[in-house]
Amino acid sequence: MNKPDAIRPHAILRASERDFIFTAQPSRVVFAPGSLQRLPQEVEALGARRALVLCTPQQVALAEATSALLGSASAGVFSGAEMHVPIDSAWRARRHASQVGADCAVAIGGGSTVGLGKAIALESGLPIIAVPTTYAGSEMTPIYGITEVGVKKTGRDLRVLPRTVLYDPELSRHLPVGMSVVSGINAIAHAAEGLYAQDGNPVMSLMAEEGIRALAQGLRGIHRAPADMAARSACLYGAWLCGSVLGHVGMSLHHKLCHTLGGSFNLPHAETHTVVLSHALAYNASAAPQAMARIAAALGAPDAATGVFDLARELGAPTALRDIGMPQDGLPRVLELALSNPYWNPRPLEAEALKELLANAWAGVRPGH
Ligand SMILES: NC(=O)c1ccc[n+]([C@@H]2O[C@H](COP(=O)([O-])OP(=O)(O)OC[C@H]3O[C@@H](n4cnc5c(N)ncnc54)[C@H](O)[C@@H]3O)[C@@H](O)[C@H]2O)c1
Ligand SMILES: O=C(O)CCC(=O)CC(=O)O
Repeated sequence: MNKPDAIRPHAILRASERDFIFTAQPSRVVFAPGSLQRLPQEVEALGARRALVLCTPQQVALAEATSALLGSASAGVFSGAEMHVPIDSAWRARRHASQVGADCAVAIGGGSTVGLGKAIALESGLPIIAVPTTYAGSEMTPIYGITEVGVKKTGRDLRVLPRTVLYDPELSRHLPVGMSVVSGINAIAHAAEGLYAQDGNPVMSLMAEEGIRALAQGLRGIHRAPADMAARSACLYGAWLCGSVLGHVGMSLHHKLCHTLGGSFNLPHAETHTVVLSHALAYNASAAPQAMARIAAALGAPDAATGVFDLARELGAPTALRDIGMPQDGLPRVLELALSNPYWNPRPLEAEALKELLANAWAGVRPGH
């Protein structure tokens, strides 16, 4: 995942913070309340004639309304999006898209729906328009994840990068506070790891810091008043920034642990990120002190790891893997998988220290205690 490849030839060891190679990725972003109404023009602008609308079973009403908005340019609704994109859901969606003659996919929903669109695009090259309704940030990345026989595989491919993203803050107005908080912390994790990425650069670091700041403030605002549209807008803005960071630079230990926990134990994605992030930051703190200082400053906290833990606790989010369905006897398997095919990490992976990290995350221990 973190090896140099055709898309990311810029994974270099940097002699100084200021040395970098940056390849910007092409995507069009429309950010405004009510921007969903622009969808027919955006489909047309891609030269598409039959757009298949993707969603989860929980968001069929929104997808049907979106399909109606498209009128004769709609190829109907496919409502089979699932978390972690199980391979058979990808097969079903690919078959359906081909049967209805879709030449474009509109993914309206959270990261799972965008992920299903990516699984279709990976095989067919179908262009995706993403309309995010959570703060996960997947819409800005060329990263896909597909889960097969209990293992989540991730990869980067420009074919899966959504061509157009419509950020409409109105669509997250009713996203429950709990889901808002954990998906926002999932996005914060992208930025946090971007700040110590091997192939990071000064522009991505600015975006990462601003993204964390916008999300920390926005999430506190939503927690106080769930219909505060300024706070919703700040979170979506943060999601855009943090998703862009993830899309352009590499991931490390934190994302690897979350992909292992999600793919092999079917843990809820955003909640898993929320629990693990403070522990991954504590693990990496000594190896990336400048990144930690920037994360802490953006959170308005004295320390990055405890700052994330305290933010989650303040906002009522889970802080222990045992509370989100992780069996204690599965921890050795997580360790084995995380060590077997690791992502690059600023601190070398040490089995004993990682075992302790997982034990602390499972029990919900505040880092440093
Ligand atoms: N590839 C990437 O770059 C990337 C980045 C982040 C996340 N992801 C993927 O995204 C998935 C998690 O995404 P997520 O956290 O957005 O959750 P999700 O997409 O699984 O959504 C969770 C639930 O919330 C519902 N929902 C979404 N928006 C809603 C709204 N506004 N109001 C009410 N309900 C709403 C969904 O229908 C679903 O039932 C994971 O599968 C993860 O792997 C991928
Ligand atoms: O499941 C995927 O699509 C990969 C997820 C990813 O790389 C970012 C994340 O863990 O939030």
